[in-house]
Amino acid sequence: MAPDLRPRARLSSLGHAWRGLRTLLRSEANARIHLAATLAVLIAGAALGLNAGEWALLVFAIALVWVAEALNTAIEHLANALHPERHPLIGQAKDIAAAGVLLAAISAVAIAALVLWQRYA
Ligand SMILES: Nc1ncnc2c1ncn2[C@@H]1O[C@H](COP(=O)(O)OP(=O)(O)OP(=O)(O)O)[C@@H](O)[C@H]1O
Repeated sequence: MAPDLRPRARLSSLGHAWRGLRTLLRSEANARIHLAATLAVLIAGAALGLNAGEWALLVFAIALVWVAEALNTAIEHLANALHPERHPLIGQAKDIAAAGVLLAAISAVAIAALVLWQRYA
């Protein structure tokens, strides 16, 4: 089937993404922690007067965590809907998805610490 390129279809697709973001923030405690960390880093960056390259690094680090959390939550919801009973492979899939969030968060903390500290010091 040909992709629907009409502006109304593209706008409705954006609406789905926005609804997903709201669901993520409403239902996931981790997403609220990411939101608090994101705001703290943005405020610190603004206070320290970062340059464009430094902002690009921070935006990349922040996006990495949000993307990992969104995919982790999507995998959890899919697994719960498709296979509500316990299964070792579902457990492993969820653990691996959670590991993705952890790796993204560790990288983001390292990037934020390096960028903010070298500007502050
Ligand atoms: N259906 C299942 N079968 C086997 N193990 C499961 C199953 N569901 C959850 N688990 C185990 O419990 C852990 C937590 O799963 P849950 O779906 O409660 O995610 P969560 O508490 O929202 O985790 P996260 O903090 O990573 O988002 C999983 O990482 C997995 O080890």
